[in-house]
Amino acid sequence: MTFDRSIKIAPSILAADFANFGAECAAVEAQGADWVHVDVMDGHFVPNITFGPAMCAAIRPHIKGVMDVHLMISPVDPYIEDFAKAGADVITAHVEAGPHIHRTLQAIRASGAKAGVALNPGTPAEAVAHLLDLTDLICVMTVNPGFGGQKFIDMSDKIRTLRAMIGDRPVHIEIDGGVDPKTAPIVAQAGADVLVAGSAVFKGGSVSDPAPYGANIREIRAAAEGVYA
Ligand SMILES: O=C(CO)[C@@H](O)[C@H](O)COP(=O)(O)O
Repeated sequence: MTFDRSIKIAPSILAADFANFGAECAAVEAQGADWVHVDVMDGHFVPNITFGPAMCAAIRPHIKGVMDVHLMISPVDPYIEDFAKAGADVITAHVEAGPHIHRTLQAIRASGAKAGVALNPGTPAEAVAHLLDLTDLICVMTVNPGFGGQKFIDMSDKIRTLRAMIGDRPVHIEIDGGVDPKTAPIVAQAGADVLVAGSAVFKGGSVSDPAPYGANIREIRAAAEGVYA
């Protein structure tokens, strides 16, 4: 996985057909998705339960590109190896999920995956200031994690602060929650390069009629690229 700062659209399969994940991943990729975003929730760190490493391993053969695994779980460390073995290219843990985020990020890199750190809306940018050389991606949550389809919370100031803190380091800024053609320009202008979008990508389409996925992805990308800082 090579680093570049172009806009990348990462559909969240939380909004896909749960009975058809493999085909949904292949369909969004064929329709222009850059990454596939997988939301792992434990009913403890967040008030919802989704899926685990076995599901990630099952969909891996259906994804040609980057499988981006967002762990909304606590604890994280006991499960890192399982998600790496399942084929995750990026594993992101929340800074709020445990007391030893340095150890977590080191363990993710040691597993062979890229290491991401996520920030809830209530957590300031400064919480990751000491982690910039240990991380490959900072995920700025623009909803409180747990569910798709929530209203976007504007985190532009945080994104700008992070972009300045990151400087020339090869660190992605990913935005997650409420991204659509209206909000994509807000986060892109502030300096985000990876845009996770669930409902806004999957709306109107299905594996038997995937063209709307492509139209939705193109619309979000065009809105973001038009203003990308
Ligand atoms: O991690 C999360 C929610 O916790 C997100 O990945 C959502 O799944 C994004 O969904 P939309 O807000 O785009 O519908």
